[in-house]
Amino acid sequence: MLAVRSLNKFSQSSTFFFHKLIPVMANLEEPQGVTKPSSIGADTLKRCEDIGEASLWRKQKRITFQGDTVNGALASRGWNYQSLGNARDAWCLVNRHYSSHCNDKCTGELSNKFLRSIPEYINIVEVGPRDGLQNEKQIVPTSVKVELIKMLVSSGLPIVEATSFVSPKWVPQLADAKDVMEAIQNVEGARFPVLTPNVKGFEAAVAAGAKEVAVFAAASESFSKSNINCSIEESLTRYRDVALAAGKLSFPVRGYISCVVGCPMEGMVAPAKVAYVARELYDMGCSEIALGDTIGVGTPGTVIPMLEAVMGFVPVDKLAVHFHDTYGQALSNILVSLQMGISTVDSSVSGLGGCPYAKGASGNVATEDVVYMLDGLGVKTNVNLGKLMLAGEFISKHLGRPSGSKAAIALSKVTARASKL
Ligand SMILES: CC(C)(COP(=O)([O-])OP(=O)([O-])OC[C@H]1O[C@@H](n2cnc3c(N)ncnc32)[C@H](O)[C@@H]1OP(=O)([O-])[O-])[C@@H](O)C(=O)NCCC(=O)NCCSC(=O)C[C@@](C)(O)CC(=O)[O-]
Repeated sequence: MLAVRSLNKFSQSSTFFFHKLIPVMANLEEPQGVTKPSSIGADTLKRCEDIGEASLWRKQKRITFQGDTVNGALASRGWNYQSLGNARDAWCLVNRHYSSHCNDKCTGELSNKFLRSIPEYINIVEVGPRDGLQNEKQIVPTSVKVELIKMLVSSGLPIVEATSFVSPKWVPQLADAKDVMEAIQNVEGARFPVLTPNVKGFEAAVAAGAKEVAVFAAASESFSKSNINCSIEESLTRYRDVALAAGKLSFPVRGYISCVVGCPMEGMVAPAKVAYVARELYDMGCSEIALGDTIGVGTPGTVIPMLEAVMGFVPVDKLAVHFHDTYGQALSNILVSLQMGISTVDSSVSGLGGCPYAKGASGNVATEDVVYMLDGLGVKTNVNLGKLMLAGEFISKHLGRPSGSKAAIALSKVTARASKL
């Protein structure tokens, strides 16, 4: 979700807007000052092939869910969570013919060809408490946010973006940033980055106990003005100051780029514009660049060229992808990103979030769906799907609506039935 001033053009004509995008692609202008890398595609693809050469299937070992106190809570819901740490088993209990996992028959050359470049371990960055809750009409109480963060951490998520130190006039939903950070000071087992749009925000974040921050630029000029009230160049100047201040404390800075494939006002965004902003953020010292399809319009057809362009300037292991799922493309976009060697994926428990300025826009891809897919691919995440679903159920109940995760909905039905068998 984004705080966007006076921008509802997109919501008024979203269908028209996207139909218009396709022919525009061929005439995109690149921003000045970007040096186009030579043979970008070939280099990139070579680099990608070098990653994870070894067979994914030989290396993976399933992490089986161990019984613990969570089982009581799970059982009280009629869920058979003996199995939910492992999505395959849950599914197999009811349907004996299919599995989310690959079976022996698909470990041959063909699957290796398509899957061998997928990293063995994927770092999931949970953005629900920040990107999700910043978009909620009702302001979620601090205690609920804190409980949600604790549950997410206990599911094994290594990074939980906790909140934002932005203007409370812009984002009143996160006005309690200081209280949230203070309440999670003693929570161990995960990192808690926060968004900081300027040095003022950075200083407030540090005072509240943050140890890593994120700055957020855009690849679209109009969007930058709408979201943070300044041009792309002005934002980069602000972020250099933040990066400098963070560098003095040796704090990592993540650099987001919004609108990496489409902007609600400008339409299609040229890959070279994204590459330019990515290079600037990387050069100023950002340790990771997160590429955001803010309004969820990307498909592999637009995501692949964008990633190729960015990979010409930023090493693939410094990139993360951040997909919203408005058009139901997020998982396919994640899959192609993984195939290109990306090993950090943002997602939001229960698919929290959304953009009020893009009609029908939904939230980030649901973390449960990402974990289910990665489990199916045999990729490690260290996330326990059962515990994650509890966190999703907790926040969905609080918000008074069903989970936005298809996997969570399906698995809760399947395991409830299975437990009665
Ligand atoms: C950037 C600003 C601050 C500029 O806001 P501005 O109005 O241009 O700035 P200003 O410097 O004139 O300050 C205005 C007021 O805000 C205060 N202020 C100034 N800075 C801060 C701060 N850090 N914390 C608290 N207060 C602050 C400042 O002190 C002043 O207070 P006043 O004198 O009026 O009482 C504002 O536009 C803002 O806060 N925007 C937030 C936008 C936002 O949070 N958007 C959502 C996150 S981005 C996102 O979701 C995309 C992402 C990351 O998920 C990726 C994707 O999906 O694409």
